[in-house]
Amino acid sequence: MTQLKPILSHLDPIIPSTPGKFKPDKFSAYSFHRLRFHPRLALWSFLSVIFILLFFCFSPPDGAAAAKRRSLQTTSYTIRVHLDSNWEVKARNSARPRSKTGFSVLVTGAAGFVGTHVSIALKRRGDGVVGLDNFNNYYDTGLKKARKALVDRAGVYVIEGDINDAVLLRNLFETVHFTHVMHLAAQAGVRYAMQNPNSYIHSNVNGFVSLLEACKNATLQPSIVWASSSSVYGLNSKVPFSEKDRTDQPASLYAATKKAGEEIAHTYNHIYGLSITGLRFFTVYGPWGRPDMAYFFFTKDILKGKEIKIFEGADHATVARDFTYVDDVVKGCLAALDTAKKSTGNGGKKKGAAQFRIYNLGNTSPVPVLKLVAILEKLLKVKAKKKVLPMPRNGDVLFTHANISLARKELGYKPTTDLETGLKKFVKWYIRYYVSKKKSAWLIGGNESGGWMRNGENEKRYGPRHGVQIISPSCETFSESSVAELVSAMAAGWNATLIVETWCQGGDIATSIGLAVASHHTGGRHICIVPDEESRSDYNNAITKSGLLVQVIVGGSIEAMEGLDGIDFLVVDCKQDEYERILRVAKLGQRGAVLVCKNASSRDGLGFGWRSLVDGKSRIVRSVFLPVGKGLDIAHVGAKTGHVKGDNLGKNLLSGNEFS
Ligand SMILES: O=C(O)[C@H]1O[C@H](OP(=O)(O)OP(=O)(O)OC[C@H]2O[C@@H](n3ccc(=O)[nH]c3=O)[C@H](O)[C@@H]2O)[C@H](O)[C@@H](O)[C@H]1O
Repeated sequence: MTQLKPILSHLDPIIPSTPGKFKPDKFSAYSFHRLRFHPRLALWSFLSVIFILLFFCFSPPDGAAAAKRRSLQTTSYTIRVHLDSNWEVKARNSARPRSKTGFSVLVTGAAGFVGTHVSIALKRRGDGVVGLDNFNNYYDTGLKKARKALVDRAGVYVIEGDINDAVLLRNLFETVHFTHVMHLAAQAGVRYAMQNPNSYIHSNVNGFVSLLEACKNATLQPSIVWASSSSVYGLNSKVPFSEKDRTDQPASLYAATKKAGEEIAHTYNHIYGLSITGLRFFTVYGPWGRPDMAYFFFTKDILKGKEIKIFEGADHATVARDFTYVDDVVKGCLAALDTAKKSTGNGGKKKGAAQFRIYNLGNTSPVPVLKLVAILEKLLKVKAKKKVLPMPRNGDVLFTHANISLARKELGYKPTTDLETGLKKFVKWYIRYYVSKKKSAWLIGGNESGGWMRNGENEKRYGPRHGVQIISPSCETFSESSVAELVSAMAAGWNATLIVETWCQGGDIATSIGLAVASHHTGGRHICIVPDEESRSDYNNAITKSGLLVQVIVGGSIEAMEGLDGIDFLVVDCKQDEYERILRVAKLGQRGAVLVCKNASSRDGLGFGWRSLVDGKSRIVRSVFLPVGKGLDIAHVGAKTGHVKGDNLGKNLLSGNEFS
């Protein structure tokens, strides 16, 4: 295990760079100003300070308290940055190129969408790379960590740190001599700027300046390539957009901060001799993309059967984007690094004029958003529920279209991926990452002869005999499904956020553990409703060994459910005549969730009927698997051969690390 060493560094007092869902701090300049003019507030503040000082004076001087104190003392003006204890060695190793002519590149935003792809591409061709990323929660940090795992595997060391952290940057530049900086860390997204304007200033302006300061102060200044944006063209109506066109009419704060970045870059180039290249990216898309972008959340919502909003201009004008595939953009980034001249300055002193460039990196073929949706429908084989709306005044522009002649001439940039080809690759990745991976990564099941789990192509079996056969390797059909197996598979496919099981009148512990594991792996919650205290302790004993967090509620299934919210997935063990009531209480219909029911008679060894609420037809099945997007509302499921003794399967499931 790597040892973590906390480094306290002096940062902007308010927020980390690209703070994502950051809400403005109460202790802003404005409130501070107010504080000074309110004698009562000032008195309270003074008393609080005295109280805190007294508290520390009389606290026992143990290590934990001391650590706490350190962080308390620094909360307003510093943040903690965790670095591995031997981070310098790791950074130096990671930055070392394979050959003498290779580069040493610092990639900021290395766990971001483009940053991941660029870091891997650089490392693969033999350059040395160190990544920097603050892993903020603007969108799912799980996706950022998964990207980091990819980057790690490519041999790139990624530091968890912030571009606003001047001390960290200084240490980093003193530790490694970077020949180049690929600056991709930014607060992205056009529409989010209306919700959180400060985060754009903080990352795209302050953070950029902080990075340029570190570059300028370096003894051997690196050459800088950084991501500007097509959005700088703003309300420009001359098409295609050329680098010579005006960029003084930004339509969003995001665009304004990117434009500010271009001006700031010019200043650093002019005063300090930094070699700087700005790349105007045009709506970059592809595998490992950003969930806040339309193509990404359209895919998610189409698969979920959720309505998507498609914007149009005045008089039904088409909204279009010059969507650019990530691999093409990566080639442009690498070409910009390859053609960048050296900075001329040294330790903050300019020694001569340095290179300053700006290029469009687009695809040169704008595609209407409606066409994008049509391609997604075709690839996903699902019809989208579309709602066409007038474009809200939220920073969006009607169209973008890149003229790439300059990049073609000077960088040899030549995009080769059309939207359909690129989206095909994206959808393939999306299904693998969000749907199939989970579906096949862990499926658990069992019958009276034992239990099993399946992880990709590997299958582990437990128990003296193995009565379960898997018919399809894609796990779409099973011979003798237990409810645990079935629900686990379903939960994985549905990416459920909450799983509720009612376990009335002595349900099966194996089933419950199956559900708990399923919810754990889907990032969901598992709640077990048990009839009495004895059942609660039986259940707790079995489940605590797994280290899973499970909430156990004692009570009747219907009553217990009244207090629950956000149910994606429900398993009930109840009588048939209770279904409707339970459905009503759980309000499942509104969420398009699935209700799986079993009851005592499902253990009688016969096939069991289930009725689809969609087509109203009854069918007899022994086992079912309900894939994503089939719109099934009720599955009434029974297992042919009964259940494993909870203890056996439970022990097996809990014994190893298979589920980690
Ligand atoms: O080139 C850039 O510099 C920027 O590209 C990207 O911005 P955009 O081109 O606006 O992409 P994106 O949000 O995917 O919307 C795509 C289209 O869908 C339309 N759109 C959007 C949402 C919706 O609900 N409905 C809809 O029709 C919408 O009207 C638009 O026409 C990056 O996010 C940004 O960080 C920056 O890099």
